[in-house]
Amino acid sequence: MKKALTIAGSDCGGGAGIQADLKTFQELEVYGMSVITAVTAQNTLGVQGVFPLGTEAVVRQIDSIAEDMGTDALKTGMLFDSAIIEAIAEKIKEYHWEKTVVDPVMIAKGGETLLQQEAIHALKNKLLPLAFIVTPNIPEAEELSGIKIHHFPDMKEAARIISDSGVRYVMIKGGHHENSPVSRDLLFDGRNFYEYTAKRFVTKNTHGTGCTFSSAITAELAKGADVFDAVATAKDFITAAIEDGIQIGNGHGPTNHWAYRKRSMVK
Ligand SMILES: Nc1ncnc2c1ncn2[C@@H]1O[C@H](COP(=O)(O)OP(=O)(O)OP(=O)(O)O)[C@@H](O)[C@H]1O
Ligand SMILES: Cc1ncc(CO)c(N)n1
Repeated sequence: MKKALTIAGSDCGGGAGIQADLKTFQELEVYGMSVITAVTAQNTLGVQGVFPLGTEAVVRQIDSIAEDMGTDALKTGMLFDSAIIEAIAEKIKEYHWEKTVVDPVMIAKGGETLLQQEAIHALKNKLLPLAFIVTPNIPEAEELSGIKIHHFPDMKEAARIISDSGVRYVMIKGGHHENSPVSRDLLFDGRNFYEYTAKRFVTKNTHGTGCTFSSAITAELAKGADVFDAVATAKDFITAAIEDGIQIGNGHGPTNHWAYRKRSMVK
């Protein structure tokens, strides 16, 4: 069985972070492993507390996995600060991990900080050069590129700039374009652009969409898919999960990780 690792924050509410990643790995039939960078107290209404674990805890978890089990692909999510990012970058180099998906989580939907401002430099300069693919949403792409994204052509310009950091593929997610009838994502391979478009659903149950999408890419890469097939499957997975989103809690409910497999069983 192929293995996938997530290095991210815990969401006790189960919709985002480590919990979303492990659910996605399971649904896509890879063995899931996790390295926790921070524990968050969180629910569908927002983030009530952030408790980082510190670099030693992160490094020791990575070593435990690498020295025994290894992994076929990995993703990073919430990393909290530059010390944690630098420690992870060193480990990715030490273990020659090539299939690294970086989801550059910065701010939660409710506006709470999940990455310190001081860490953005390390993210760009230490982690992105080691990454296979980076998956920013529009505000994250603005932060990483330094330009404002108003329209689709701006996404292309931002992707070009982010690509200069050395990452192989840049995938900018269009989920934050709320007035559009479609959710249109853009992949850039350093030369050409590829669009992944699906119906946009009007729903408030979108907690953890980014985590779920990037962990689906990771699972597919672990199984040996190329980047284009991995992104296409991840897009189908997240679209189904949003369409069947779950009304749990009083705020932004989670997506439904079971929706994709349920549909393929019905077919
Ligand atoms: N309402 C929606 N309907 C359909 N697809 C959506 C919707 N919202 C987001 N998506 C898709 O979900 C995926 C994740 O995108 P999004 O921009 O929401 O990520 P994110 O902002 O990083 O998520 P998070 O809030 O979890 O950090 C993308 O493929 C995007 O196009
Ligand atoms: C732990 C964690 N990671 C990522 C996100 C972004 O959705 C979140 N809300 N919480």
